[in-house]
Amino acid sequence: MTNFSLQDLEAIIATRATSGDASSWTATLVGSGINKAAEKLGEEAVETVIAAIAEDSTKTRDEAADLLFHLLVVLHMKEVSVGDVMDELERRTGQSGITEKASRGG
Ligand SMILES: N=c1c2ncn([C@@H]3O[C@H](COP(=O)(O)OP(=O)(O)OP(=O)(O)O)[C@@H](O)[C@H]3O)c2ncn1[C@@H]1O[C@H](COP(=O)(O)O)[C@@H](O)[C@H]1O
Repeated sequence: MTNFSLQDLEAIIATRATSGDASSWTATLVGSGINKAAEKLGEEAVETVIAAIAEDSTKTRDEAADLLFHLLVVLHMKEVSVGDVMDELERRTGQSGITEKASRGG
C-alpha cells in the first residue's frame, strides 16, 4: 500500500488552488465558487453510491477517489483541514470508549 496520505493530497490542492494554471482542475473548481464545488462533490457522492450498488469494486474505488478529492477541495475552500476532521473523528471514538479498548488491545 502507498504512503500517500490525505494530508499529501490536501497540500497538493492548496498549492494548485492558487496556481493560476488554466489547466488545473483544482484551480478551476476553486475559482468557480463554493456552490459549484459543493454541487460537484454531491455528484461524486451519488456516483460513488451508484458504483457501490451496481458496479464492481474497482469502479467503486475509482469513484471513492473522485469523492475524496472533491471533498478535500470543498474542505480547503471552507478552511477546514484534514487534521480538523481527524480530530473530530478521534473525539467521537473517545465518546464511545473504543479508543481506550483499542489501546488495551480489547
Ligand atoms: N485527485 C485528483 C482528481 N480526481 C479527479 N479529478 C478530476 O475531476 C474532474 C471531474 O471528474 P468527473 O468524474 O466529473 O469526470 P468527467 O471527466 O467530468 O466525466 P464523468 O465521469 O463525470 O462523465 C476530472 O477532470 C478529473 O480529472 C482530479 N483532479 C486532480 N486530482 C489531484 O490534484 C492534483 C492537481 O490537479 P490539477 O489541479 O488538475 O493540476 C493532481 O495531480 C491529482 O493529485
